[in-house]
Amino acid sequence: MAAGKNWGYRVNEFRAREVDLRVDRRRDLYRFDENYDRYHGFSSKKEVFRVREREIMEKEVVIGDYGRRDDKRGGYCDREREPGELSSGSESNGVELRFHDKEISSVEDEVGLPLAKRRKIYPVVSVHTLPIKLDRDNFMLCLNESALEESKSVLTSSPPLGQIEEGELVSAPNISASRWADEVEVSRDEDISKKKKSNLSSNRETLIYELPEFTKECSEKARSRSSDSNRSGTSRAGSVSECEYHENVVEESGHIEIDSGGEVGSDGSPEPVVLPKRSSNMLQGCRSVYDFERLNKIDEGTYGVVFKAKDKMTGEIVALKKVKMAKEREGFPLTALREINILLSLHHPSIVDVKEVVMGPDMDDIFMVMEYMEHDLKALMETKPQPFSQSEVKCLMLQLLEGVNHLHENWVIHRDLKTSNILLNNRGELKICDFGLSRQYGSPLKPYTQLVVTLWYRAPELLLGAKQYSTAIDMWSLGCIMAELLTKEPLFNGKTDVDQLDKICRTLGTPTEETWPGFTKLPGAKVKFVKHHCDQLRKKFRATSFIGSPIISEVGYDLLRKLLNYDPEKRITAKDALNHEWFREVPLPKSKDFMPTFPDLHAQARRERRVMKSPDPLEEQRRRELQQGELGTGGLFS
Ligand SMILES: Nc1ncnc2c1ncn2[C@@H]1O[C@H](COP(=O)(O)OP(=O)(O)OP(=O)(O)O)[C@@H](O)[C@H]1O
Repeated sequence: MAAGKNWGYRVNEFRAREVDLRVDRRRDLYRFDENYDRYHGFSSKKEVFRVREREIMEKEVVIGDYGRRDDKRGGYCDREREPGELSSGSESNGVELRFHDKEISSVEDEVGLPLAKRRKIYPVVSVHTLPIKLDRDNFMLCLNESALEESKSVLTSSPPLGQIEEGELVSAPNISASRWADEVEVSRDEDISKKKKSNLSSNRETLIYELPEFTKECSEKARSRSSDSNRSGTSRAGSVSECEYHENVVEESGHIEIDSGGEVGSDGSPEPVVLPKRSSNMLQGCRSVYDFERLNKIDEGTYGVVFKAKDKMTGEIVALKKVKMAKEREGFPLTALREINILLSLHHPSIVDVKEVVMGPDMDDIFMVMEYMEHDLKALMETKPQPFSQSEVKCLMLQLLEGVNHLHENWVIHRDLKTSNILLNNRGELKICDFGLSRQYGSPLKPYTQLVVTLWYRAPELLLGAKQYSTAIDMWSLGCIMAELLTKEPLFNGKTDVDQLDKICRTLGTPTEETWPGFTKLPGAKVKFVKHHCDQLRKKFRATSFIGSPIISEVGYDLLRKLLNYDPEKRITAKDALNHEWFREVPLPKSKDFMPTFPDLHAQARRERRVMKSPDPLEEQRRRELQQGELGTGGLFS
């Protein structure tokens, strides 16, 4: 099937209902001009919003049958659409970030289970200017034609990679469904899922959401639908029983069972999987950014502005990252989609928690709500008079390695690890943020862009134009970060790609075929390098120092050298690094509880405070990447 125009949904792919975050609802909601007269007299815009929202909600619970649009706002195309299938984008412009709610047919599907009982809930972020669809197998979003190439790679996350037909949904392991499952939750729900398993076909699996509040919403909708059906005189049994079913499930278990389709367990039976609890918030609909009180701007990065804010409902302090849309001619930014997808799917103490996505007044005002962290390591090191001690560095490195290990075990490469993307709170907890460049990878490796990782932390294989790279690029960045934590100075602070390579070679010696087999075949290696034979790294970190230079033991130096191994094949993995002797050697890693605390300097944006601004040639390069697609330009030296 041709990509782009007709998305190749599989038969039965979206046969049930989904939950949408509907931004076009908001568009409707914010049409002030048309509605001005009606709402004249309200004391504030907010009040108008509330009334309009209620009206629209009421309108939306009346949802039409498959293949037909329920009301005049949208208009499905003529062909029969599978339930849950998203618009190809021809009907309207702008972003549609939706939890949409369609009826469940009362017909039975191929496994003989009434569809009304085959609950499928998944958040959808769709863009009308881009054909976009949800791969519910993967809890992932796919983009338009150009992005399709990328989404194939993004989605084909586990080896072996199969052939992907254009327009076909890629059958890849579910981020949330396989390696990402929370085992405790799974075992807790084992009984329930066993009961349900018997009803499901072998190629289906069961997802379980913890979702009590949704049930309330659902039963309200059920009531609303049932009154609607009374009005229309037609039975909407499906939708009502759908909600009743939920209530039953929740009564039984406190959980809602969701059929996601896709992976099967090793024994051929469906695997029960738990999505992170925060996903449940998504199902309640998208909150407004006005539910938060803006405190101050923290930083403005390449892709978004980050604010400190207070949740008016709970009083919780959060970070709101505004997704930058302005430069996106094609719709919802790919980087933001990746970041939202990956962060919502990952759950680890060393990875920043995205709680929900909220909307601003305009369609392109989208914010990620994250747990608030008082510091990033870059800003902290710039205000701190002394470098971190060895035991503090060990504490930080252990947490960092645990986070990176979790990413790599789940087939995600971060691709932009640097001190400003590592957050620290006053409880000594470290968290990795900024997943805008991260991606899922597969094996065998496919050609990816080299235009990743901020220059100072960029691995030599990227600098030399390698088109295939792996998790080892993150490990190189960790080597640079470890050195920086010990010295408070960036290890290789090049100004250009060539300068960066030169700085690396001067410190580590120029690589050779012996130290890095295959190095001479890389596109960038055709350039003549000055030969530096001597490894100067040790001199920067003395074993014993009377002259104030940072101290690192032989064992610590061994870890650093292994992280900075030229050969990506031999570079140490996160898992091995976690088991490195350095963490067992005295001084032992400091406990998080004993990590020093620092004043929160957020009154002034972090970036403004920064003394050493890392040159970010990537901003320009990233823009080029977005325009040119994933294959990039073929190397730095081409
Ligand atoms: N959850 C958070 N809590 C507190 N501060 C945060 C949080 N997330 C991000 N920040 C701050 O905002 C800065 C920029 O965030 P982030 O790196 O996610 O944005 P970006 O636009 O992708 O930036 P970059 O230009 O570095 O790629 C971070 O360096 C950090 O100082």
